[in-house]
Amino acid sequence: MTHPTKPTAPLLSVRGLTKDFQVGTVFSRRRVRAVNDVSFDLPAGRITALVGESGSGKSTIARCLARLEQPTSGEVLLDGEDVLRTQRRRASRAYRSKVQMVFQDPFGSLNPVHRIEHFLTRALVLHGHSATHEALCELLTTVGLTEDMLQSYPHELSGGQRQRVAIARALAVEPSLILADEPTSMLDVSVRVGVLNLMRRLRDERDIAMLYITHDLGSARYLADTTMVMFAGELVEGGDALAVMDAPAHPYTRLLLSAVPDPERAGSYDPVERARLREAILNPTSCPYGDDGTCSRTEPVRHIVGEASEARWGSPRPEAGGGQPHWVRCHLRAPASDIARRVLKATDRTDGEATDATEKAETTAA
Ligand SMILES: Nc1ncnc2c1ncn2[C@@H]1O[C@H](COP(=O)(O)OP(=O)(O)OP(=O)(O)O)[C@@H](O)[C@H]1O
Repeated sequence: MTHPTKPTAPLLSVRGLTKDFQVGTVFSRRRVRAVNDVSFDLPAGRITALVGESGSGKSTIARCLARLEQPTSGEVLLDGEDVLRTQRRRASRAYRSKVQMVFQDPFGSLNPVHRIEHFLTRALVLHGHSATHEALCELLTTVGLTEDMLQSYPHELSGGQRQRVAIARALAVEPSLILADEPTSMLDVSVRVGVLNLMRRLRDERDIAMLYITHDLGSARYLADTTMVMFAGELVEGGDALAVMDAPAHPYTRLLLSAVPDPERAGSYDPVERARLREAILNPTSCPYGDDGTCSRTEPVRHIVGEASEARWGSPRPEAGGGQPHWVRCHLRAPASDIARRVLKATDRTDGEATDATEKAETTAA
């Protein structure tokens, strides 16, 4: 595996993370591999997007890092310490005060019987900070809410405001890393950008690192410094967010991007090209990367396809250091799990329906 050439010091490193779930009854031996041998670094003060379709394993990674799930194997290194080994049963308070999670559903994550003041006070006190009125107000102001909301119940706030409260609660412990699992997917489009801008501001002003999990490629392009693409429990591509989105190197990334409507190119949705990409993913016959344009099935697993670029928001924040090089998993590595076939079959059906609809529309127009 090739590592970035110009890295910022990783705040958190993941090595060979694998997670199997038992499925069926308690006596069942059937297991599903949700995450398979995933490795990446999360640099301090940068936003890393983890994109992929539903079921690709994104939330499982976040839950493993938040220590809500116990990984089957692998290492999670925070400041160089493998916390899965040193804190086997549960995460220490020190770990939880550095790594916080914000969930997709802002309503579900706030107990409806408590006022906003309660959530913020509890987070401050649990992590050894004093919950003065000033501290509570500062938290609310940081996330763009007002002091009077301290006395509100969650149901009295909008979805966007509730998500800001969830972020304020995470901020109360002064974390170095926020794991944000689809934090805007349940919000109206009109308030999404406000939450994304808040995340960007927290990175810029407080140097907080974020793992931003989403299936919305547009928001990943808008927000992230670095993007990683996940397919069927494995990472297939990563690097500078703009490079990955503008020059995707893996057929799966291309397949994902080809489903994003492009208003500048009418008819850009091309089921034939998508079928070709699916075939290239499941039954690869060649890989265009490697030293001489060919490569073997063994090593390296990752090919570098682009130079490390300067951090996207680097000019006002030179201390953030350089970006990561753009890498792609060798095309000859077919995905390991059956989930891959299931996911691609689903996109196959969608393409069939899209083609039928287009043909119908064309016939009607004629
Ligand atoms: N507790 C569990 N028990 C059994 N299987 C699980 C469990 N949690 C997740 N899985 C399986 O693991 C795989 C990955 O799920 P995960 O929720 O991580 O995907 P995801 O990419 O986050 O999807 P989504 O965007 O829909 O949340 C799926 O096949 C899912 O069915």
